[in-house]
Amino acid sequence: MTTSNHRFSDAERRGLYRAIHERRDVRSQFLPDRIPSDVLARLLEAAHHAPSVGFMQPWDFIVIESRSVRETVLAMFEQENQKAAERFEGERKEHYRSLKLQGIMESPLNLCITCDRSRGGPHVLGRNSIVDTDLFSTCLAVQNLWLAARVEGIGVGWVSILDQEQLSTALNLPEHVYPLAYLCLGYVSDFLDQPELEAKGWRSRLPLSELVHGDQWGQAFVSGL
Ligand SMILES: Cc1cc2c(cc1C)N(C[C@H](O)[C@H](O)[C@H](O)COP(=O)(O)O)c1[nH]c(=O)[nH]c(=O)c1N2
Repeated sequence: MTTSNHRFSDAERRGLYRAIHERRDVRSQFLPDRIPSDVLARLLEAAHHAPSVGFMQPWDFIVIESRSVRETVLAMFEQENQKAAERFEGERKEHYRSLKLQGIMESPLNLCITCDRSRGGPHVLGRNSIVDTDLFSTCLAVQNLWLAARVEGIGVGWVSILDQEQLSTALNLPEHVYPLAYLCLGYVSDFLDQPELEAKGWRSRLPLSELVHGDQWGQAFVSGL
């Protein structure tokens, strides 16, 4: 086995944190420009280098350009979004209705990242006790792609206001394949400085200090944060 202990330069380190802090969920700022295939390949490579339980690599990437498939998914979104709005009352309901929560048609490319729950056979190392670790692994692939897209100037929007079974049918997925993330991708005019839901007063970022908890020994460390 070979190893490497190359350190990251200060600029590289800053670049990584910048990508993390400036990544955004994008719904509105998409430009129509096509994503070149070599750029898309880099994004998919980044996703494919995510960690996965037992090195299962349960993901597949369904690249969707077809307008008719996207129209079908948009119609499914509209239906689910109506139902979602009904869960709120009064002003909150109106506020919810005013939010734009997808960019399915405006983005030039849609991508469904799926999780093949049968990959690697019935016994995957690390997955015996917590079966959903294949889904967790696939989420990490999504995040890798999301960060890589940010440094390429490409916005990504995750659309989860969809019925999973309808989505599987629209994409002809077999039973054992779960449509984990339906994503809209495209170059953008700009990235917002803060989450759109925060900018629009829906919800704010919680203070980190309220979320970090120490055990008997960790308390002193936590209070220094
Ligand atoms: C699993 C999952 C599912 C969804 C999302 C995210 C994740 C992780 N987000 C995006 C979400 O609203 C967004 O990440 C937060 O508001 C924080 O904003 P930034 O991502 O930092 O811009 C999202 N956004 C949206 O407009 N429609 C949606 O259906 C969803 N669904």
